[in-house]
Amino acid sequence: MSSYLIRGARILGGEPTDLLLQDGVVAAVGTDLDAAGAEVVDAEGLVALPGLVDLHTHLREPGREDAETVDTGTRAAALGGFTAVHAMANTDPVADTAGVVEQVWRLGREAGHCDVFPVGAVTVGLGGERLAELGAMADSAARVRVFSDDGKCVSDAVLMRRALEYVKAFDGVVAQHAQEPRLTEEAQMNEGELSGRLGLRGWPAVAEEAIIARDCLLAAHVGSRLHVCHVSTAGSVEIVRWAKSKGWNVTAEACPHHLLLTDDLAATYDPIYKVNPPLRSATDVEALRAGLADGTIDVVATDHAPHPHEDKDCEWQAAAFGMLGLETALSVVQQTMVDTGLLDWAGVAQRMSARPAEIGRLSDHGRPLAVGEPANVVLYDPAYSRVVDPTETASLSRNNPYAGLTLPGRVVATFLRGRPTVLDGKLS
Ligand SMILES: NC(=O)N[C@@H](CC(=O)O)C(=O)O
Ligand SMILES: [Zn+2]
Ligand SMILES: [Zn+2]
Repeated sequence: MSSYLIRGARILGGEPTDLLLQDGVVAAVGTDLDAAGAEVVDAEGLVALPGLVDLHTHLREPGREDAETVDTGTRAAALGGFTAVHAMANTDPVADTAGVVEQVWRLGREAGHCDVFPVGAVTVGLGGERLAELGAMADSAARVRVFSDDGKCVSDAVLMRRALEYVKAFDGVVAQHAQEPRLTEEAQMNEGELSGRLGLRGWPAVAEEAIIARDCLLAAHVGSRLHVCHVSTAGSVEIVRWAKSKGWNVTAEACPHHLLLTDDLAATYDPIYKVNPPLRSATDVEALRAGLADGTIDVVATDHAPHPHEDKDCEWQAAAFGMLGLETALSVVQQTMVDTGLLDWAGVAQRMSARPAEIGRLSDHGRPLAVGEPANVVLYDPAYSRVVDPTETASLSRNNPYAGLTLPGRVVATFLRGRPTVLDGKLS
């Protein structure tokens, strides 16, 4: 196995430093390291971060291999600087058994671009009626620790309570898609003055906030871990802040699109902007950024949700919810959080690598770039600037909401256990 000497990288945005990656680990960190047969990677001006970890990715396999496969989705992940992704359970068949999660986990290993950690469904078939075999998924080769019916809300309070109680046995976490179903029947976009004007059924903030508040109370009541998926409103940030102030074991994520885009884009009636939860107001965006900066929101998760063109190139009401996110996440975070002065690169590493790895209970990811640690590294050029071209992607889908926008930064290289999955901005 070849070794790599990364020359002059700014670890977490600090002073230029060399990193020697050998035998899957960081073998040395310092200045003027001896290359001694290693391949040299010139990283002048590049920021080095620990490999990114996504808590929320849709890989679509099994069942919707026309939208994405484990192979193509993890290629996109590597290009985005990720070394680990959690694959959501809303596949067909649903990942609600040890057999399916092991299949997804094995496909990830075979593809080799990025580690894949399957999320297990909370209920059988995402049906919201019976608990799935959580223990068997936890004990399987896939070692599932994150459970979610994402795409659907576990709206039954008794089932949610039981799931929270059950996962305690193996230190698992329930990741909730917080959407009160009765308040969001046929909902199409953020509820507000604009939804009325556009004639699109509104998705009110309270439908998200009411479930988050209930689940925080349930998690506290049974002493378990709750993770809140794709927080999208200012009120949700307030509720999570309150739960944390009580010392409850609640974590939360925000998605890049909710940090940048607003609901007025729905006025185009272009379904590229249709997502669940919906794009919200500028006030919500500001509250999410502030919550991410002060740690109320623990992590950025992509909610990468590929859809083939026939599910997106149709009228708004008929279109699928969801947007791509893996290849643009770091750039959107740079634009919204770093270039605005809200976070430094150490803060980004915390929210896109260390914290998500902790929440997923991954031991070999999200580690600092220090001697002896696994050599999972991303090299990123923050000075780069590009116009987003939706055809330039490893994903099988093209539902990129940033198409045509200028975004900063570029992933130059990604290393997974010392092996480059991306070099010179290309898959290797
Ligand atoms: N976010 C979305 O709009 N869609 C997701 C489901 C989900 O994350 O709820 C999908 O699977 O397409
Ligand atoms: Zn969801
Ligand atoms: Zn999702």
